[in-house]
Amino acid sequence: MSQLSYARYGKDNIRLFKVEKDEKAGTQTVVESTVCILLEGDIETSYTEADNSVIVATDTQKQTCYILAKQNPITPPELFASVIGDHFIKTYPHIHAAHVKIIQHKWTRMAIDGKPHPHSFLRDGEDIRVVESVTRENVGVSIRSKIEKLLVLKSTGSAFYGFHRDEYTQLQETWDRILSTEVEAGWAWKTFSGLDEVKSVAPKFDEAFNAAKEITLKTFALDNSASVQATMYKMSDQILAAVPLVEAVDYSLPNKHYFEIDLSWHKGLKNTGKDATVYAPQSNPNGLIQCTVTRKGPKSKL
Ligand SMILES: O=c1[nH]c(=O)c2[nH]c(=O)[nH]c2[nH]1
Repeated sequence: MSQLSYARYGKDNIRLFKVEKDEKAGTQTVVESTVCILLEGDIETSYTEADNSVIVATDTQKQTCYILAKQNPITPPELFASVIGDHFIKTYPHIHAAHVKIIQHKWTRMAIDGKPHPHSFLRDGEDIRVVESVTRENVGVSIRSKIEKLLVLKSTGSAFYGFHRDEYTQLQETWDRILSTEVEAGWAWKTFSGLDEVKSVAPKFDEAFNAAKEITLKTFALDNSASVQATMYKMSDQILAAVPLVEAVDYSLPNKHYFEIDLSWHKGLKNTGKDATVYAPQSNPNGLIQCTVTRKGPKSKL
């Protein structure tokens, strides 16, 4: 009558916090993450025949995550995701793939009286670093790194004109508008042969994250934007140039509209065009502009 077509299972929302203590320097460093582990393999009978013998309990997966966090660095998250994935496919012969997602939350060291404080931190922004990895037996490790929830706004330096017009078009052209978005940017790495290769390139992950964030912010600020589409393509192009091991860059940018308000009905108040200073931020609907950009020609090599 029916058959199991696809299955994976695991533990989501494993919250993890690690303190690294540098006794010599008298400083501590903290990392807070949320981990999701989903396993694939010969687990069909657990669904179809109530055979629990093939189930590595989700609680076991959570405990394993804590143990591996104790035994290994949990940054960069790309490396820790690969450590977790490698553990599950190597420890259990019937588990053939592990999907590991790690969200790294922000804890930025406080500056007190102009000096970095040894053990106090603040959340200076809701932006998060995300890693989605798949470790697959006989294939390798595929990793996509992301930055999400990075809220940005520019009050000028953005236009939108020359777009297609027909009998459905009401939007006026503008040569000066507010541009705001919550950046979701991802970059997909070449497939790594295994954990050893991921380890060998480990410093590249933080470098890529910093480059992607800097390119995103710099391009957003400096580009005289013709559209969200044109600006995000420039960002993608620069990330591909900066990180040779990356094969594809993707952006998903909501266009968070700020509408001008015509106040001329009140004593002729001027508040449109070059006189606009008071705006109405819109919650919805919003534009949503997405793209994936890859390299022309042969694939990237180490
Ligand atoms: O940068 C933009 N791209 C669009 O596709 C679009 N559509 C729209 O109404 N405003 C904008 N702005």
